[in-house]
Amino acid sequence: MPVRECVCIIDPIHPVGVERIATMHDVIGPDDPRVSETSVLVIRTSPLGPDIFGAMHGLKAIVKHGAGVDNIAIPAASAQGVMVANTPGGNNSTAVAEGAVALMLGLLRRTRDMDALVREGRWAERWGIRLGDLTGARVGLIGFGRIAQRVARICSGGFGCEVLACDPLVPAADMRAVGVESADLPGVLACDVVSIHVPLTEGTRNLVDTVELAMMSPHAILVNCSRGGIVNEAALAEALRSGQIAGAGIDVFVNEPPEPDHALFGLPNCLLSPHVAGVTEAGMRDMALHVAAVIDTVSRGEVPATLLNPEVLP
Ligand SMILES: O=C(O)C(=O)COP(=O)(O)O
Repeated sequence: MPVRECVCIIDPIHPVGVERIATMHDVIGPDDPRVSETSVLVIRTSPLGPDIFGAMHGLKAIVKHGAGVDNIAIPAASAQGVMVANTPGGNNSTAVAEGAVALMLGLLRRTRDMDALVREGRWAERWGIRLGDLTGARVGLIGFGRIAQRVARICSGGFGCEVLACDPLVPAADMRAVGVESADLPGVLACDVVSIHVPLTEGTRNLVDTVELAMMSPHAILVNCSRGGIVNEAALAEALRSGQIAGAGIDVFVNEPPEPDHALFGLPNCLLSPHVAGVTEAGMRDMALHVAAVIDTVSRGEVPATLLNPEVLP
């Protein structure tokens, strides 16, 4: 028999998911006086530290809307017997992959600059411009999970790109089977377009730093729709300033929102977005409905398929 859960939704999710959850459960916000009764917590990218468990004694599960769980103190959750599950599949990965390709195209086509030429009456300047091509470019993927695989399909199928990827967790044969060449990190960094698709862990923090940026070509662009901490932002700003690389498309930052005097803000060869790669209509609906499905699983006393801390199981 499913149990009626008290579901606290910390960050806003698509109404379709809220409605679905509310058919079975009590839905509250973080400021609700019943917050101590929370049995399931829904979170997006807000930080969730260990102090939460003191305030929520009956907590059974934390459901992450999206894939990355670097904002959640998972060891502390496990110590309290609290399950942590995410919603990585479906249209979340599709939306993030599209977001990465949008930044690639936005940089290569200099979308922001071209818009300014029209609005500012600088039409004649167009003759002096050569925009870049994604068609035929070599695309290097750091990480080869669901999102990177989708980027690979779009780039190879749609743009005829040669795609290379590095991921210690994916055998070269699996990459070859989908037409992607397995490479090491320097091999990927030598591509024309480099896109990052790994989770933020202690092993990936500052994975792309001064040394790695120096392995990129002056005509190359870097796209990051994964997590801010994977790229050293000061090193990236310097690489963009010095012409070590041609451009960067950045959706994620070490601190979100980034501080108002952030080193990347003054750089024209940098295209920025506010952690919205996954925030499309389909992506948001899908993640919200997946959140609702995970909550139903928990309420039936079952184990969610996307459980991330199986050590909590009896
Ligand atoms: O999928 C991820 O890891 C995300 O970053 C999703 O974040 P969001 O739920 O869109 O705030």
